[in-house]
Amino acid sequence: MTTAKICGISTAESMHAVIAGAASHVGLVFFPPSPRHLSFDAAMALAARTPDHVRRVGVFVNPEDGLLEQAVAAGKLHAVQLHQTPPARAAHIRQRFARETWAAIAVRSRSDLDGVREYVGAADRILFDAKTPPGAALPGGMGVRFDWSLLDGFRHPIPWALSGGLDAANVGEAVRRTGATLVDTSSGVESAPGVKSVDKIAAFLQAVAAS
Ligand SMILES: O=C(O)c1ccccc1N[C@@H]1O[C@H](COP(=O)(O)O)[C@@H](O)[C@H]1O
Repeated sequence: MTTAKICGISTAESMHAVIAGAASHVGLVFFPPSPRHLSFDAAMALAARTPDHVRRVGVFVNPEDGLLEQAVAAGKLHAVQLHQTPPARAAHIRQRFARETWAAIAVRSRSDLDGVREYVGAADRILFDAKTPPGAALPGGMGVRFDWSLLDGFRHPIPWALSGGLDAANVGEAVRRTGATLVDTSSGVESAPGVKSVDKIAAFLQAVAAS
């Protein structure tokens, strides 16, 4: 069975769609350049609307401890998703905050997978995401997909999830092709950057359930 994380939720309406569609995880973004960035007050309000069986994942880009402290408390986070965060720093965060720790690996070529093993003991899960173009404002959340065949034959040393350009139309193929048991999407369920579509969230979650 494959489960899903819907990332970048910022309204009560889209949180409702996540819960109604039975997503396993919801992502709350704490990265000011992102159109999905949340204030601590907004995160607190959204967390209050979320049952604990939907795991709240905070999304960060090489965060400082101070940001993590406030975000973990405001969002009542169960997990932290770390982009562009070196293994030693991820290990520190995992130990200090005692939250399930996801390390995002940006993939464009097979050699990008070499870094995965460095996160053994430092992260609980690897999130394979597509590398965004050089100079891009964001390291994720841009609807960029990578060549899933790069994962063929890869021996995963820890649990993992798949993201990068997933939507209702391609997630079934992505699951069949990679064997992912957890998939993650953000821009694939939006009508514009940062604007979630409840219909697209429902369609994505239905496609995952059917996969
Ligand atoms: O969504 C964002 O704004 C974001 C900002 C900074 C780091 C990661 C971000 N999103 C993550 O990117 C992947 C893929 O997104 P997409 O489906 O291709 O749009 C997803 O895991 C988001 O959690």
